[in-house]
Amino acid sequence: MVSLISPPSSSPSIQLRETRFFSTLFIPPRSVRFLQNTRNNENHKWKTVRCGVTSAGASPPPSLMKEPHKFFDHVIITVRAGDGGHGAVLNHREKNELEQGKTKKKGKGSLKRDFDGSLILPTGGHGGDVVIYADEAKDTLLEFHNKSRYHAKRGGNVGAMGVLTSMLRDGLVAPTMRIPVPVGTVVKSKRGKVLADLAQPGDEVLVARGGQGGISLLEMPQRQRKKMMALTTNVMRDDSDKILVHGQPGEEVKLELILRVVADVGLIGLPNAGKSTLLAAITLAKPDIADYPFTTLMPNLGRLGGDPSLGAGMYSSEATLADLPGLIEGAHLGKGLGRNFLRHLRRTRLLVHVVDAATESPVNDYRTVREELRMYNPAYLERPYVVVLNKIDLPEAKDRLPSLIQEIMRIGNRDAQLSDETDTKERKLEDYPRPLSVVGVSVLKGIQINEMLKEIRSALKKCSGSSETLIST
Ligand SMILES: Nc1nc2c(ncn2[C@@H]2O[C@H](COP(=O)(O)OP(=O)(O)OP(=O)(O)O)[C@@H](O)[C@H]2O)c(=O)[nH]1
Repeated sequence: MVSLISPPSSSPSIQLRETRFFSTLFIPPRSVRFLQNTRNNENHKWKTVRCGVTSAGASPPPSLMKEPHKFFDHVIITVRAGDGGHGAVLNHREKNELEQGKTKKKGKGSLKRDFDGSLILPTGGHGGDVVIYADEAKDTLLEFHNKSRYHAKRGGNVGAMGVLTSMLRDGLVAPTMRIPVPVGTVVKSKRGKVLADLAQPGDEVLVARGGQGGISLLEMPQRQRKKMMALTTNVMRDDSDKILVHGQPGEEVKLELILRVVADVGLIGLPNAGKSTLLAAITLAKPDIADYPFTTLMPNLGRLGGDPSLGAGMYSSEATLADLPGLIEGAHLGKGLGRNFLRHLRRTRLLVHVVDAATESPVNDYRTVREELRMYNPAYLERPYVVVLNKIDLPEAKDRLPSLIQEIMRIGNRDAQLSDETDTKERKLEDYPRPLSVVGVSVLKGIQINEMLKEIRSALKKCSGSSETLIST
């Protein structure tokens, strides 16, 4: 396999063309770094990389061009609950003891009996159930690409076959298999039915039930059998009237796990706009930052500290920020990082739209992303947002900052809400709300960071009650 990390500088340059990366479920994050998008052109071009293997250049496999990242926040797993343990076929030592049931005193050595005196025979242990639960310590579904089958333990069998004694115990019940997933994971059945939306830490769902343990039978001469059947109550039969000594099989199900990030603020913008740098500048998150698009493969999360001006109440203004991978034209159709990442916006209540103010046309870039949101789900354009014009340390950005702010403020409607009667297809960007504010910064050089934070915090305050989790995506 081609090595993609720290390639030796002396090695010959090649074009990345390892199809193996992409035909398996797990796509190593670094490999995708080399897919380069030309902004105003939907074609992708391949960046030449240096690495340790000599190989001829070739274009990337067509399958990769379509939807290369579709597995990163979406995975199919198979879980199987444990089978029930087996019961046993037992002999009875003293045949008369069976009949003495009602009269014999209960003591240490006596056999277990039901209230009517009938014998209770030991059963096999219940197979382990499978539960999926939301764990704060998890933040990706990547591990499920490496391991997609989970099997809970089977229940224990009733001791050895042999003589029925009071020492015989039920088989051990198998422990429940608990599978941790990131908070915000939606669990769906194979047919697409939502089984659970694990939105809070600790939320859980039972996805497969373990099999019931088998029962035990007493073996005895034909002449006594009738009597025994009358005396034992726990004889189970299946549909074909077979007595169930064997444990029942555990359920097996195929599940779809979909991760949606739970964040207050979603950072959006074209690739390379500086979203990851912004997140690193104002939170403790350490996202990958690099000078090529699609550095961000999984949404990075960062916690924005509370507003110090609120004094003791500052913690109430803490917020989680999600750095969502760069949007490109056609993202709503699955291009670039595509729809899978757009759906992470679902739970955010504020969007921070990051624009590289040093590109040829920042306003066009801004419109491209707004347009993508509109095509994906126009409801996102109604969501409150702040525009951050980044990279004002660069002269080309600094000089035109005032005119850029004006132009962006002109795109949009003053009224926050549009009437429902307007057909969403007919609405242009101009018909949707304007940003709450537009601020120029350099997140890399730390210019105007405090002003930006002030705007974000004040916007968060304004939309504190509007958790729009109901947008369907
Ligand atoms: N000059 C300058 N460069 C910046 C600034 N902010 C970010 N950059 C650079 O822009 C490049 C892209 O930054 P990222 O933060 O990775 O961009 P991104 O929007 O997260 O990119 P994706 O992950 O592809 O969506 C990096 O080389 C950064 O160092 C800034 O304020 N000024």
